[in-house]
Amino acid sequence: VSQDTPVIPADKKVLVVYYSDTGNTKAVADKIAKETGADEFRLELTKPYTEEDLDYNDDDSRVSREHENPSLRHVEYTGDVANWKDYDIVFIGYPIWWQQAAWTVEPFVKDHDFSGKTVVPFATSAMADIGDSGKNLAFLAGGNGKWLDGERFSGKASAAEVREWLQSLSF
Ligand SMILES: Cc1cc2nc3c(=O)[nH]c(=O)nc-3n(C[C@H](O)[C@H](O)[C@H](O)COP(=O)(O)O)c2cc1C
Repeated sequence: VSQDTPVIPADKKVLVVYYSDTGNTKAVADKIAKETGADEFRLELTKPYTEEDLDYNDDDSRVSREHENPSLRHVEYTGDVANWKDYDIVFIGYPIWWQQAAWTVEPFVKDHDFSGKTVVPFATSAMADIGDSGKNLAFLAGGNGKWLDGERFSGKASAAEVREWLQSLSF
């Protein structure tokens, strides 16, 4: 497919929402936004995870304890998407944590009405596939919205790889 083939119908308004600690998901989100002309919203937390917090090799780190005990998760994001209702297509991106979407995206998914929108999950991981992470978020969204099968990328995914994926989607 030619590089000039538009990946999104011209009349659709596109948003990329993502969460990223170490920049991998951000790198893919930026490529999606560039290819599609989307607006971006980065989920930032009131209590961000430090490098130490994210040490999953340490059973006592914040992320390990919260993984073990979901009641310890107190995730609050700052700000919000302006004009949410205007978007037709929403990409939602996250790192894979323990084979699932980082739980840091869950409050955003619960808080927003995806009715009438096409939703496209994407993830980055060290090696895990996207698995059922997108389906689980669709469930959290109360089944609202048309959730496409998602895609997993490495943090080093090229623009060409991202473009090829985008061109394979039907909105
Ligand atoms: C708490 C935690 C759990 C993770 N669990 C997995 C996993 O189960 N499988 C995997 O392939 N990668 C796992 N990773 C690696 C991340 O998915 C990967 O580094 C991701 O690209 C990070 O995205 P970010 O740079 O946008 O934060 C984990 C990373 C963290 C911090």
